Amino acid sequence: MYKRVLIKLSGEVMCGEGERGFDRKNVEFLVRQLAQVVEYGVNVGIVIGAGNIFRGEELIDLPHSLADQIGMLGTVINALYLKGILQRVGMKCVVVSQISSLPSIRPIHYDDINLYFDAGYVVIFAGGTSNPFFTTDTAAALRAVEMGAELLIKATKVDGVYDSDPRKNRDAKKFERLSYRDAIKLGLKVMDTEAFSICGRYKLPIVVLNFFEDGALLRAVKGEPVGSYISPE
Ligand SMILES: Nc1ncnc2c1ncn2[C@@H]1O[C@H](COP(=O)(O)OP(=O)(O)OP(=O)(O)O)[C@@H](O)[C@H]1O
Ligand SMILES: O=c1ccn([C@@H]2O[C@H](COP(=O)(O)O)[C@@H](O)[C@H]2O)c(=O)[nH]1
Repeated sequence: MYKRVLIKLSGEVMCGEGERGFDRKNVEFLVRQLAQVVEYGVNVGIVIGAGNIFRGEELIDLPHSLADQIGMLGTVINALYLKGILQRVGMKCVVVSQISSLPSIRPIHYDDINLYFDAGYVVIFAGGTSNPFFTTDTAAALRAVEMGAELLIKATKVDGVYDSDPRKNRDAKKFERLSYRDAIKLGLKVMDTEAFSICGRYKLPIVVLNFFEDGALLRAVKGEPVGSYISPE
């Protein structure tokens, strides 16, 4: 069992397939998956994307830097929403960010993050890296290293890493295990090269799994085989 993990959630885990916003059933499922992990006393950090609200690249009429700032604000909306629903079911949760000083958001401070974990809080990192021109995959790698996570879990819509996008190529072959070097060399688009590179440099393994598979998240935290494992070697 890992003791400290960073879970990167696609914003789309909050909405229905092909939808936007928040879907009640999906949100309830999300809470159950996170509760299963938190019950074991694991330190859980979360970075959530904003695919259910806006991705910068979708706002083609705006300058890239502006569109990305709107995207980052989307991650703040998701973080606050997630905090609200976790607290509603009695889970302790804090949102930290460098881009917002809203009353329910705390600044990112390394010493405090350890205190939050010691007190049993789930820590949601909102606002990505705080910089345009990045994505929440890179933010997840960065925050995982900052919080001393032993594992980064990318919880997404596909059940692992394939040799090409499985949503576009039915014959795509799944890797049970691969290295960062392979992921970068093969140009696999499941995560940003920047994220692979940060995790590789700091020897942080990644598991890519299908969030919508009940129990998959817990299996990854227990170190059981699930999805694809990207090793630093
Ligand atoms: N080689 C590959 N193996 C697996 N998935 C791939 C691959 N290449 C592309 N993908 C696609 O990458 C997607 C996951 O990344 P994507 O950035 O779209 O979502 P996310 O990061 O989970 O969401 P969000 O943008 O909300 O954070 C999968 O849905 C899959 O279709
Ligand atoms: O560090 C970051 C993180 C994110 N963004 C912008 O936010 C959206 C949403 O994130 P996703 O990872 O795509 O879900 C992203 O498309 C960027 O526009 C950013 O600028 N910097």
